[in-house]
Amino acid sequence: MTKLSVNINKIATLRNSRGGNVPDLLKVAVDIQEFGAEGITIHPRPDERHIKYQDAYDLKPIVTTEYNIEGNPIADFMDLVLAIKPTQVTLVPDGNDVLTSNAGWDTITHQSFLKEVITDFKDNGIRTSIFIDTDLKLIEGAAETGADRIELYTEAFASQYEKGNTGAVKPYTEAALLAHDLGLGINAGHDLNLENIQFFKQNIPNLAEVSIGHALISESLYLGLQNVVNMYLHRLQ
Ligand SMILES: CC(=O)[C@@H](O)[C@H](O)COP(=O)(O)O
Ligand SMILES: NCC(=O)COP(=O)(O)O
Repeated sequence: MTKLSVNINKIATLRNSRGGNVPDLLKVAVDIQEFGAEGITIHPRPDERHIKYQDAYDLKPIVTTEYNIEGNPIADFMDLVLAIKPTQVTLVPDGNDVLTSNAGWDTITHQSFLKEVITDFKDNGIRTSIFIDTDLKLIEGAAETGADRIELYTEAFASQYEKGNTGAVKPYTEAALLAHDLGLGINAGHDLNLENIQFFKQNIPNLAEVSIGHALISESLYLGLQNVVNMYLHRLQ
């Protein structure tokens, strides 16, 4: 079964644009879970452009499904996650100035750092996931770090699929097969949407979770949030 974790960053983007509390991030998170989503994902960035660090604390008591916090493990992020103890932390090698996440980890160059950080989170009962590309050497490196899971960075698949190149899923299938053989759980995310999700799911064995935000929130503007969540759940069956 593949769980749907809805990334609510863009709800916070809309809320912040007027400085008040509309839309109410916490209410949206409650509703998304009531609509059937199996998780809530946030990505508090150092500039707090959308999710603020306080949001991460405020969400903890109301996320009754799986709570996934994504980010670069800088000191402030480490402190935040260790204080909140979400279900899962997803490590993303983002620079402070990126428009959005644009790369996976080099799990070979940064192996000792990742091992240290992952040990810290695991010692605190937090499931760990590493945002990663499909390079098989990097998948092997991820297994060496002691991470529980990988999150396949799906931007390359999504952009090629949109151009009709269905073969772009092949590296992801191969990466998932290797990851499973190495004992890694398999998550995926970034630019997944209603058009590509079913094909992706059908080609990724043992896909445990997808985290989807930008497209899902945008699609909801036309189709309604409850309807879109259920469309994703249906396509993930
Ligand atoms: C790691 C990942 O793919 C998501 O967290 C994505 O980066 C969302 O971040 P933004 O909503 O800031 O684009
Ligand atoms: N980890 C991916 C995520 O949380 C959402 O990415 P996107 O759907 O906003 O591109």
